[in-house]
Amino acid sequence: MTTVIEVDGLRCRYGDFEAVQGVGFEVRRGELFALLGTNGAGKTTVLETVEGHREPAAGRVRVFGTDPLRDRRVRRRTGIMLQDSGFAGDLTVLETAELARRMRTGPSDVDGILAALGLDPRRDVRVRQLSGGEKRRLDLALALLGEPELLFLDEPTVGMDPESRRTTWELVRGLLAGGTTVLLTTHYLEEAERLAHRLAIMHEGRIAVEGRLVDVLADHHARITFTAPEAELPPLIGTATRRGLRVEIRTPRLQQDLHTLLTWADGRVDLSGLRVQPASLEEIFQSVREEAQS
Ligand SMILES: Nc1ncnc2c1ncn2[C@@H]1O[C@H](COP(=O)(O)OP(=O)(O)OP(=O)(O)O)[C@@H](O)[C@H]1O
Repeated sequence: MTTVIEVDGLRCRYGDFEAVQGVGFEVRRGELFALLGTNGAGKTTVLETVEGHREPAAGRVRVFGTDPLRDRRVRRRTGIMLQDSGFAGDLTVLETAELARRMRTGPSDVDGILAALGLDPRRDVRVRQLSGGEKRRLDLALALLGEPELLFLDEPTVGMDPESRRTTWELVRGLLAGGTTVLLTTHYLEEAERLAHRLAIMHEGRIAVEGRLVDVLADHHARITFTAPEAELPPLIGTATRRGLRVEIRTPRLQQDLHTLLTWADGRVDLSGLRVQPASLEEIFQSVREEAQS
């Protein structure tokens, strides 16, 4: 599979402060890579460097096999969804899209893109009159002009209502199926869970967790909690801790331990308030934060 983005040993500085401290990852064609992390972790700095807007202090960045900072051809193959398109607010949606289209070299189906993002009924509305979510959809529409092979999405669904968010996710899935490569940053972990093939979680300039979404989830422990009177638990693969009547089991083998537990409890113990939580990005994210603090 073709590698579209290669980042190796990346370091970035703001004066004396090293904001990115040796980051490396690869993104292959047709893949969505989610760059997640705590506030100030360095995601935007990495993104801007991969976009070719920032010179690394050290390390190597290649996009389509070349240096995005020096090779302007990379820009033609790339769509960047900015936090704010920067166009004049008194232009209409259609005028803004037409203006942006003229700046792109690739083919652009303005009507199709506006329709796909539900902006068709708003095409004659001035940009400054759009809601926050509609502005975000316009930012995405502009990034899609020219049919880029690589798309940078920085917090794409901030301010969108749940319906628009789902529509946006569907659209991104369609792009991925068509071979577009996406580098996404988001604070919505659900967004990453739904879209990402692979991901990295950054904390304080470094990558704490990286891999395929399925592997990252599988590597982390699920949680079983319940309330039960004092009784010896059956032998489990996971680790059980008890606080009074409340028992928590963290396990890498959820199905097996749940089966053991239910068989053991059957007819003997009432496992009241039984809750089963498979590993989620939310939990993994939390554990990255806790490990860093401990
Ligand atoms: N222009 C700048 N000058 C000095 N420090 C900066 C500058 N821009 C960012 N930083 C610092 O670099 C670190 C990384 O910032 P960055 O914006 O890349 O993080 P982020 O992961 O995108 O954060 P967030 O999730 O909060 O947007 C932070 O500590 C930030 O304060």
